[in-house]
Amino acid sequence: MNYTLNNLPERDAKPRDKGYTMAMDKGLSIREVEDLLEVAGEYIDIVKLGWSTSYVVPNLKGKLDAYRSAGIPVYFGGTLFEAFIVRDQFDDYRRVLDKYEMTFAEVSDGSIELDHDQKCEYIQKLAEQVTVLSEVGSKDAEKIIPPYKWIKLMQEELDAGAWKVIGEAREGGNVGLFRSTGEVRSGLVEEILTKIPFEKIIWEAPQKEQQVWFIKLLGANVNLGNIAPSEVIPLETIRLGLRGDTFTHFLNMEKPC
Ligand SMILES: O=C(O)[C@H](CS(=O)(=O)O)OP(=O)(O)O
Repeated sequence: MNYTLNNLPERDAKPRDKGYTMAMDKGLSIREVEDLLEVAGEYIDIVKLGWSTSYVVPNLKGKLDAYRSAGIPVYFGGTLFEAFIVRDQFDDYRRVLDKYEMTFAEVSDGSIELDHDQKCEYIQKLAEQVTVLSEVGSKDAEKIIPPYKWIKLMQEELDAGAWKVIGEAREGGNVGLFRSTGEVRSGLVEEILTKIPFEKIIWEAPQKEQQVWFIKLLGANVNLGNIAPSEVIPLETIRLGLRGDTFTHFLNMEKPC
């Protein structure tokens, strides 16, 4: 930090187990990655190469090396896992993870129908190879999953070996955890939290209002994902109560008139 400010909310330091900022890279160039790391590397815990962009981007290895040199782990989007599964290429997917020396992988079923026992089996198998993040929720806005089922799915995936579970929202933040308007399904989130420890969940929350909502509910050390690279520093200030949105929340006082 550049100077001292007293009475900031407690913020766990990296490497941390909660308070994760998962940034989504959807095709940055290596030069852009280097610039991002220079300004915001300190605040990024993990990077997702969104959906199947890793199939298309040039010099994937160089990009992974850039993140690794900053000590930031990277994983491929869940859609890529699904693209392999739907083509019956699970072993090929495992080989890709090996080839690129991936240490994390996402298992999701947001775009495909996958029997849940089968999904848990994939989690179990991949957990022997890498640290698994599993994602719960559909990318289909019409598919509303009731809270009890979110809890059941999340718990079973953690039991199968997922390190953390991700709550689906997509890049837009308008499905899964959120209504099509971007409004949080607050009842759903609160019900999930009655059963699943908050540090085990990464909430995809790409919109500022969504990040603010989670930070007000769960504090500075809530795990948030699908953060656009340009929003990593703004998010850190919101976590610290240094932007208007959470300023009084953390000071526990009214705004001076
Ligand atoms: O579901 C996600 O968070 C992302 C981004 S989007 O849904 O394609 O907008 O997909 P993922 O495959 O998990 O990276």
